[in-house]
Amino acid sequence: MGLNVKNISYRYGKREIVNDVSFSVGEDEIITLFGPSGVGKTTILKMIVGMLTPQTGTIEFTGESTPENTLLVFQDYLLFPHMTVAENIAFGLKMRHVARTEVTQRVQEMVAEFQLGGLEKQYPAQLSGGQQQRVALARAIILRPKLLLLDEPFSSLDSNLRQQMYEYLRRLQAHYHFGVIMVSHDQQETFLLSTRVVVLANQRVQQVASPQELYAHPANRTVADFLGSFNYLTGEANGESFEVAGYQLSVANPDQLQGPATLLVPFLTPAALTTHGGLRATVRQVHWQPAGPTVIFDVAGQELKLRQTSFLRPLEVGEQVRLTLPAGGQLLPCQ
Ligand SMILES: Nc1ncnc2c1ncn2[C@@H]1O[C@H](COP(=O)(O)OP(=O)(O)OP(=O)(O)O)[C@@H](O)[C@H]1O
Repeated sequence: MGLNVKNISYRYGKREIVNDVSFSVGEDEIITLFGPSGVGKTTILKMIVGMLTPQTGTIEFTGESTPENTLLVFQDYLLFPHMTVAENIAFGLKMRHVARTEVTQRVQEMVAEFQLGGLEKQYPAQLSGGQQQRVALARAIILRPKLLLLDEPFSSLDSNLRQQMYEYLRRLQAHYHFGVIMVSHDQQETFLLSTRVVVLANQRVQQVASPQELYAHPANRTVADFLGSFNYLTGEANGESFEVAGYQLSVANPDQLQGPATLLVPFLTPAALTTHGGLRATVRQVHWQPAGPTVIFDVAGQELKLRQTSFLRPLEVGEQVRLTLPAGGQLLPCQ
């Protein structure tokens, strides 16, 4: 079951919005289309459900997935205001002329699954945002989709309710087996839920990778910038060796860069203090946080921000220290 999107493009009038986008979705995957506002994420979903036709490229449903069992749930739920919770959930089945006894039984299953017991006769306006969101998902899941498309489904919910919805989504997927394509511009949500992420920027797919791969090896500066979790230290590359401010460390250099290059140093890098050698740095700012301080260092005029580091002692502003950074960081071309 799944979907292959190959080289699709879309233009609104003369404005090119989606350009040569390809990705696939496999069984039980959660694929997130992740990118800044206006990059065409919703447009891609609309092409998949057939609301828009790509001007180039193909969208191929595979295995058990078909256009009929592919459902799009919009951000703003679109519940029918004049129907009760039970009627909203039953609506799709009724449209498909499913027998009344089966409708009743499947609605009950959904009410139990989404913990909506007692709310069956309420109207959408009488529900909280989280409850409305559950009804919207129940209304989709009752149709037993093989592909569920979710357009920023949780963006209007607060953090606790979001966590609850993530659990629902995972549980439902394990129970009913469907692929998910989700649109998000929330990095935490994307990393938490996705099996793979399609990073979109500048009308193009910049990278398709698991959250771990994305974080460990962002394909380019655009992806790294968008993840927003890295320092960029400029120095000199020589094979798998990199030198910055007189400090040498071994790095990953997939593009075999030579000379000026940028080392990606994640904010969460486990740097350590050392008394000999190391990277000379001056402490510029210290921000206390429950999980550990964020320290901003100056490294030969370059800023280095390290978060939740387990330095063995508190650092003082103005202090000069020597840091060791783990080997294997990734190099990117200088900008
Ligand atoms: N019907 C339309 N006619 C003309 N332009 C449109 C139309 N629909 C969307 N657009 C434009 O296409 C671009 C992409 O829109 P789309 O909704 O796909 O982006 P998105 O990545 O989902 O953004 P967001 O995260 O803000 O929802 C936007 O600049 C939008 O203004």
